Amino acid sequence: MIQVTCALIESKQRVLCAQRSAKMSLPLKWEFPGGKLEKGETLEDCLKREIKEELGLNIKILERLPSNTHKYSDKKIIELIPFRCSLQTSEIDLKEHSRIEWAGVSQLESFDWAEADIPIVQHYIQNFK
Ligand SMILES: Nc1nc2c([nH]c(=O)n2[C@@H]2O[C@H](COP(=O)(O)OP(=O)(O)OP(=O)(O)O)[C@@H](O)[C@H]2O)c(=O)[nH]1
Repeated sequence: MIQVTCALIESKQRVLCAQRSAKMSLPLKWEFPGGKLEKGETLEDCLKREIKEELGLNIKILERLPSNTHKYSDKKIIELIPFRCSLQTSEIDLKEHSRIEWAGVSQLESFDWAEADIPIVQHYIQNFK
């Protein structure tokens, strides 16, 4: 099982959503930015590193949310571990994703999410209205 951290970065009642590029796996699906845990790393260090690498942002981690384990059809099993976060810097530099959107809670369901993200989106909508 692959552990993957992801960030629900909040600012002004909106959440940052990122679209995977056409060249990535799960092309053009929407996700929360983050990535795979490396050996010897804490989940928090992993998330901060990935957000810096992918978006050029520094974040503050606020709270861990329930994780979701998902098996993709290629048999890859991931444990997606979400954290609510806030911004420490605000200048975004997209290094991997094709685009980002700052979505209000009511907009979140309209994105074409990566399958593993759907329960996380549902939980967020139910708890942070
Ligand atoms: N960062 C992130 N990854 C997600 C999310 N949902 C989801 O299924 N994933 C999957 O979790 C893995 C994260 O890997 P990564 O971001 O570090 O690296 P990657 O895209 O190169 O992975 P890959 O080698 O599987 O293509 C990918 O397989 C990705 O498809 C999400 O919300 N955020």
